Amino acid sequence: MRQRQGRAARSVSRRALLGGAGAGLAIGAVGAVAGERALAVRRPDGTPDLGTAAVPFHGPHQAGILQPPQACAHLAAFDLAPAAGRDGLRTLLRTWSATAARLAAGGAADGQENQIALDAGPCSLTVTFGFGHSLFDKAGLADRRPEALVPLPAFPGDALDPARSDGDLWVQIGADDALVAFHALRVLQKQAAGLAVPRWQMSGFARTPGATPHPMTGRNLMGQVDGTNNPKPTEADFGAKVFADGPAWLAGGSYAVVRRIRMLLDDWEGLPTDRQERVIGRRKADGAPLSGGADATERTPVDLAATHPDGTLAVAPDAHIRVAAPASNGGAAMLRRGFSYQDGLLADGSPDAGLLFVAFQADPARGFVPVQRRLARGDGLARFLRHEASGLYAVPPGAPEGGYVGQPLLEG
Ligand SMILES: C=CC1=C(C)c2cc3[nH]c(cc4nc(cc5[nH]c(cc1n2)c(C)c5CCC(=O)O)C(CCC(=O)O)=C4C)c(C)c3C=C
Ligand SMILES: [Fe+2]
Repeated sequence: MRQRQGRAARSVSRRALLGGAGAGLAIGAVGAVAGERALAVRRPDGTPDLGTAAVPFHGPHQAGILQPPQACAHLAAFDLAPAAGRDGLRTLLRTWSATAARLAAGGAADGQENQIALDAGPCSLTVTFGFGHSLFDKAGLADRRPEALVPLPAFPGDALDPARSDGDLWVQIGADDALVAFHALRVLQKQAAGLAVPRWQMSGFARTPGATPHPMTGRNLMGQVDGTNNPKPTEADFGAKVFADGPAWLAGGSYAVVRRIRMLLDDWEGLPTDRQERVIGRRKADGAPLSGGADATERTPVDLAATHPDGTLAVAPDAHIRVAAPASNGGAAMLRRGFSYQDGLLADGSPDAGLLFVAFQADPARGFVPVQRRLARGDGLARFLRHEASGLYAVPPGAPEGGYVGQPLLEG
């Protein structure tokens, strides 16, 4: 653990306090499906030691964008308290950033420590902060609001709940342990007292590292392999698609679109597998594109022009991957990093479950907005979905050591 985490060694580690730091551990990768993955230490019996895996809070980009989605997540929005103003916002972001950095390195929280995660390491904890359109007026920063941070337009079929949408501040917490994730949420909530009030909160989950025989793209609650055709950090235009280049305080940051999308699972599961596959344009078993034939794999490039012998398109005209593809949307692209959710049953007995869709992009007008416009009109998947909540947030770049997220905005 200390070998990998210089910072953890300098801060107070919960593990170190318990005398449990990892003697006799070997270092290995826990998978690299979608970009950076924190190195995880393996125990002598070969099982991954998820607890010690750590993602540094400080860096050019905020943590929680490039890393694969963790097993447990909380998304939360806060509204600035009426009297907080710019000074209160600065205090809050400084406190939140210091806490996120300490927790991400395996340390204890200052002040509000509640021992919820006492026995655990950082478990790849990431905390990501974003700023909503409404924040800038309340903090006296309207003249510094980015032009691209305009509220999302209404899309056909939207059934949005304002109480679970928008918000001045957005926080995304992810960790490979449920107690570690909740600990971070609880501490940040307590630290907001007097400065910001909770507006909404949602919890999600993704595959636990090590659950599959080898690292694989995750599945969503419809059972589909989801995330295959995300932009890859190794691609030359990745940064241009995902990271904003201005205004100066936001350079290296991004825009996060958050949508709570309920899945009509009873209807979906009533559809035979071959029709489900037609709706997406990929095989359910392995995520291979329907344009690739029997030998195709998940990684086979999609050929939107491919036809069956009878001349019909192999990827149907209304298939999700055709309608959402950059080629169908003037190159519009985004990095999807969502989490599944389930909140029990609705009054009619159907599952309140679906996708907490999170997508990072350089500019929502060249990412989510054109794609969702097209999906809302012509996506075969749309009749199985309900968009119930929505938010758009400017996600500042990462903070350097000793700095805090948003500092260039507040002090620049
Ligand atoms: C506006 C953007 C998108 C929304 C909203 C969205 C919702 C949504 N998607 C799935 C399942 C899958 N999506 C897949 C691919 C895919 N989806 C989008 C965009 C939105 N999806 C894009 C840009 C792409 C990539 C298209 C391409 O270039 O090929 C896939 C296929 C696998 C993959 O590439 O990830 C699945 C499966 C659900 C269930 C859903 C709402 C609940
Ligand atoms: Fe999709």
